[in-house]
Amino acid sequence: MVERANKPSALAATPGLPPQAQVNISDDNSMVTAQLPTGETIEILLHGATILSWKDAAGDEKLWLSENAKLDGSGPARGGIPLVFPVFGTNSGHAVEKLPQHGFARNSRWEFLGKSTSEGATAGVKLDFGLSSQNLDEATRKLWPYAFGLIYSVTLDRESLNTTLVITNDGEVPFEFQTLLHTYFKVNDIESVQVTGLEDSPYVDKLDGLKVKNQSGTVTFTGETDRVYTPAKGPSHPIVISDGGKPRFRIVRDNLDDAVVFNPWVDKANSLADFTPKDGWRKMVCVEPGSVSKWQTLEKGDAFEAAQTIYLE
Ligand SMILES: O=P(O)(O)OC[C@H]1O[C@@H](O)[C@H](O)[C@@H](O)[C@@H]1O
Repeated sequence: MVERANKPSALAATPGLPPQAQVNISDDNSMVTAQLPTGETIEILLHGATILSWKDAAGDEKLWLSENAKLDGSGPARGGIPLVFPVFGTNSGHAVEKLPQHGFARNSRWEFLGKSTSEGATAGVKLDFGLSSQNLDEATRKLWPYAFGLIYSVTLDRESLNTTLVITNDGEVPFEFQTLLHTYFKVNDIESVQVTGLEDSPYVDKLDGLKVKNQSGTVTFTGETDRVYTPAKGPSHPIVISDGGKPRFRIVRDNLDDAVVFNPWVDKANSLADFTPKDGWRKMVCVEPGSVSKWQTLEKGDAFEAAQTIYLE
């Protein structure tokens, strides 16, 4: 056998693949999970494309999820990041009026469309999910008979989570919609939470006859809170959630003019059957980027794209 002078030193020396995120689909096909090489994880329920969990490399959970959240497709999950489309709340006298509260997107089975990963020290993962009018059951299609497509992309990296929604009008007639990313943040103690970035901004107080009020300083919590803010400084100005005096989350919006701030406090939490433990309101705050104070109109063939990025502080 002839020895080659410059044969490749050995296959064993072939550089291995750079570390990449691991993505798994649960055996029952209900959940997609991903883990970065650095340890951060995310879990997404295909029912609603609801992000249920987001943990940093130390395993510290960032999202609040009710202990008895419905995870079997029998209803929307209470907690995590449910996706609101095509109506926020309910709206009588509008084409969405027959739809359930917060629309059908959070209560429909989405398809997992695939993943893309970036490699190396800043390795991240993007997971894509889809829902279209064709995936809806007959009964829901009748309640809102428009042809639409939704692509929801969830990108996890070491320091942030981005959720981007692209909505297309695939039909022949225009439709109007509202949308919102109903993020439940996990906090240590709601009574020591402060939300900044909403100063000098108008808000609609859903607990006071929809009166329009003005936020003078930082938002703090001393009771049930349910407000639709339209932050004066626009979407790119961050909203920061601090807990016990320390900044925890910085939220930047893209093409989402509003931000709902919600905490159910004692009585409302008691009235919600899927909210446990009953004092769980102490451990959560919802800050929900959305486009809800106005209707967005989507003409035939048009697309609307919007996103939130949540940075860990
Ligand atoms: O109980 P649901 O349908 O998940 O809604 C929870 C809350 O969601 C918030 O976004 C609304 O502003 C509240 O009015 C509502 O109570």
